[in-house]
Amino acid sequence: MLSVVPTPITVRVPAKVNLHLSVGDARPDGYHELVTVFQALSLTDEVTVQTADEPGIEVHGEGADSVPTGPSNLAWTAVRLLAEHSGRDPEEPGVRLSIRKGIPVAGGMAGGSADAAAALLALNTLWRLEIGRDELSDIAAKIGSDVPFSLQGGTALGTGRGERLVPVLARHTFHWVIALDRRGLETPGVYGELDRLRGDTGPHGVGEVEPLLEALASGDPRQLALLLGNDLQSAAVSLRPNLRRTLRAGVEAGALAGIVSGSGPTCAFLCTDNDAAVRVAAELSGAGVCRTVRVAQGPVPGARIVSDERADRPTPPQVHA
Ligand SMILES: C[C@@](CO)(OP(=O)(O)O)[C@H](O)COP(=O)(O)OP(=O)(O)OC[C@H]1O[C@@H](n2ccc(N)nc2=O)[C@H](O)[C@@H]1O
Ligand SMILES: Nc1ncnc2c1ncn2[C@@H]1O[C@H](COP(=O)(O)OP(=O)(O)O)[C@@H](O)[C@H]1O
Repeated sequence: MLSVVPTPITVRVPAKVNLHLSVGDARPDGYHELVTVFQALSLTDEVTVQTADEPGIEVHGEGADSVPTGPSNLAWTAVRLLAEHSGRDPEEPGVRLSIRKGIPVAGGMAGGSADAAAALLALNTLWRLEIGRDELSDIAAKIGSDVPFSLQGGTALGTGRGERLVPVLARHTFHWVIALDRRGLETPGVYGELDRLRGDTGPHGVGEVEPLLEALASGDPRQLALLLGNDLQSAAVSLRPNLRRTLRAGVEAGALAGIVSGSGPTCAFLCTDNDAAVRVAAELSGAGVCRTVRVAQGPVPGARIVSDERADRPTPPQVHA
């Protein structure tokens, strides 16, 4: 009898920026209680899954050298969890993954989480599991706090450790310039630095989220710019003091506001429109304060199946500093 090998499945998945990140106390499980607003941006990774006798992962694109290809790759955690969930042998899942990175590695833009979300969605299709979005999101949360948002995309309010999501209305498209630093920062270290900086004084930070939600609904980037806030920014800047210069340079170049993305070190600058973003990107890259600059828009959809063809993929706009 002839056995049919399923067609490879490719999923495109976005980066995120936290427009608001309010960090509460550390919980007994080591995680911090968050109130955050995520926005998915048009910097994307692509993950292709295919049936194979030899399991494994290959990683291509910028920063690929610093991404693990073994079991510590978050996309592989997704493979193992979904195999277990569907009664397969997690040690012999019979799949190969190919990851094409467009999201900066260890940049505070949830690149690893994005690949895990993409792997979940792709395998759900490859293995014909027909698991619904809600159940897939529960599995995603077991991999990491940011993984459910990578599945969902758009703009969303996150609570708990960031995994409990409610979609948020964001009118119009916002235009961003993304400044990548020369080296990444590890998330646990940045949370640890925030705890250290806070000492005994406890949480006090970016405040209430409601005004930002109103600005998103109004679609006015000037209003939104005034309300961007990230409690992890002081910790990221403390670990990487050069970020202060990057943040200043973006605003001097004409951005409405700049913010460290999540745990950093990537900085995200909100601009009035696309033309302004292109001008800010060019000026910022000339200022020599970062490794690379990109232009991005948000919100964009979460993980979605594109096709099995990789040809003719547009490259994201890039300006090298
Ligand atoms: C800071 C944020 C903001 O969105 O993103 P990144 O900047 O990493 O992209 C997230 O909270 C990162 O989420 P994620 O990267 O999925 O973290 P996880 O794998 O769940 O946790 C990694 C580690 O980060 C710390 N952590 C994470 C989430 C949270 N609410 N409190 C924490 O203290 C813990 O030390 C934990 O062990
Ligand atoms: N698929 C993946 N892509 C990128 N990094 C990954 C991946 N899987 C595991 N990692 C590890 O996770 C760390 C954090 O990477 P990433 O998710 O890109 O950043 P962040 O947590 O700052 O958003 C990296 O240092 C890398 O070693």
